[in-house]
Amino acid sequence: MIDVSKEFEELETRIANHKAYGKPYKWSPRDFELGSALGQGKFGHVHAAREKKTGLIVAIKTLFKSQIIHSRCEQQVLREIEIQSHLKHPNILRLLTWFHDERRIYLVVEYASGGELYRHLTNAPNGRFPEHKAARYIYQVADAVDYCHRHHVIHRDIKPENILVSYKGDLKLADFGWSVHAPSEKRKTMCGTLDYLPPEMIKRQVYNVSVDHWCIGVLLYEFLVGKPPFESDGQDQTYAKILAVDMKFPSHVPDGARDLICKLLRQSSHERLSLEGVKNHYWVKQFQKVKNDS
Ligand SMILES: Nc1ncnc2c1ncn2[C@@H]1O[C@H](COP(=O)(O)OP(=O)(O)OP(=O)(O)O)[C@@H](O)[C@H]1O
Repeated sequence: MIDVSKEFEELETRIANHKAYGKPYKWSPRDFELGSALGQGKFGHVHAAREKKTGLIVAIKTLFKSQIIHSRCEQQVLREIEIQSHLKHPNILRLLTWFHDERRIYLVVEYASGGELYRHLTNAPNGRFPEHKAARYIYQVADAVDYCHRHHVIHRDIKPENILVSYKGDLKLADFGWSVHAPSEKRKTMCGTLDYLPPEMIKRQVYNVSVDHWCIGVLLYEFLVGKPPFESDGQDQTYAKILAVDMKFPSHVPDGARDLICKLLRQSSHERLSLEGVKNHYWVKQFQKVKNDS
């Protein structure tokens, strides 16, 4: 039997002493009425819940300490909590608070009633978004990631599965499990999803914030085509395509979107369009006044 309490003591002290948390929390599961299950996470489950005093509907992600320790993911979970607690942006899923008991950690997060963006994409006609929706979504992702970068955070795992949708139809960037604080140093860890891996990560070279710019290019392609640009039958083929930036556009992809994707999917990371450039790109801008539900 693993002694979970000791290993977590240090992590908990570090989180609790973090200036982001001001005073110690008194929250407990008793403060919430648990509602329906929303999904299954790596280390536990996610439920809708209602905070009893305010009536606020939230999502509670329960993580089992034993599972985290068993997978040796203590640092990853700690980092996810620490990073997400600092990020306050309309298109980033807010971590409202957290608490723990002997066996579990509870993350109280903003409720995104629209669920996963991935499901929206697969349910969309032909499995792809219309232009105006793709443009509005990519603006929101670029704005959220720009905010992260300004706060020295690289997300490193941007993909439709890690983006949720609010009741208003706005995107909420989630899952900071792979994200890192990136002060000025460059990094070398290989992570992220195969289809979204940028060339420098495959080559195991040092990389920087522009890995996220690459992923936004892949994401926009997937929004408009219904599958990522370098998808292949095997891993080696996918790698080869990524390294050669070998992609083809179906005829329905508009010129403006092609231009934007090509400016993001550049081999050389320093040539990739800035996120300000994404938000101000003429193809994105022309759709900015289109309503959420259209
Ligand atoms: N705030 C939320 N609002 C609504 N649904 C949510 C929320 N958070 C999570 N979910 C649902 O629960 C599922 C699992 O949550 P989440 O992805 O955060 O877990 P995870 O441990 O990061 O799992 P994985 O890394 O395998 O995706 C999500 O796919 C989503 O459907």
